[in-house]
Amino acid sequence: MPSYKLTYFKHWGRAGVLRLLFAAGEIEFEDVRIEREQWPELKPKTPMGQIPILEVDGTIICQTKAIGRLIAKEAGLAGKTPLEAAQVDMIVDGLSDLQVKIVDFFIEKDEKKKQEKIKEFAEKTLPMFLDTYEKLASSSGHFVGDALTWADVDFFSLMFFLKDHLPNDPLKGHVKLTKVKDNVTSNPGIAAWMEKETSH
Ligand SMILES: N[C@@H](CCC(=O)N[C@@H](CS)C(=O)NCC(=O)O)C(=O)O
Repeated sequence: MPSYKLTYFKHWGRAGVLRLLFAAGEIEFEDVRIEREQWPELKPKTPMGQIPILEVDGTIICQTKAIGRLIAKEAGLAGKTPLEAAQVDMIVDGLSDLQVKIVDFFIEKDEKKKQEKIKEFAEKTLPMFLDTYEKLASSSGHFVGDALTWADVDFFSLMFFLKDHLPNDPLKGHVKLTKVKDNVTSNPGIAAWMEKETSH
């Protein structure tokens, strides 16, 4: 197994899913969480001037989805066939579309505009998205096949991140999506990781 060093800020953000994927695969990694003040010095040393980055035996890669796909393959969570892998990518890429909208309200500096954007997101954008994803999930609570994949983990990670920024639990009333969440959080590696992450 290669040696892995993941670098990101201290919060959940984009790296939350990557840490979960390592945990699900019970793959050892160095979990480097930097302070904001350390970023200007690190930025020029990264491939695209952004984090997360993953160092794999000395080679640095960036882009969250590329990193996620690599860990998912190592963890056996990338889909069992090329078609399943494409179905996983479909879910994961759809989540990227939602992330763009989250970033839009997240980085808004004007407080009034920020609240308006959050309201629009919580009342319109997210419910429409969740209705679509509810249809895509199976009744066993998986997006692809009948086993856990990183599509499920990526979905859970984004919902976990969102719950701190929205007035209500986003998954309320979505039976299949709640099952996806339960399947993710009952994975032994993830359960142990979440316990550690949320205990402080
Ligand atoms: N498409 C990239 C976006 C990465 C990104 O925007 N990272 C932010 C942190 S969440 C960053 O590096 N910001 C600092 C900067 O751009 O200087 C990915 O998915 O990894």
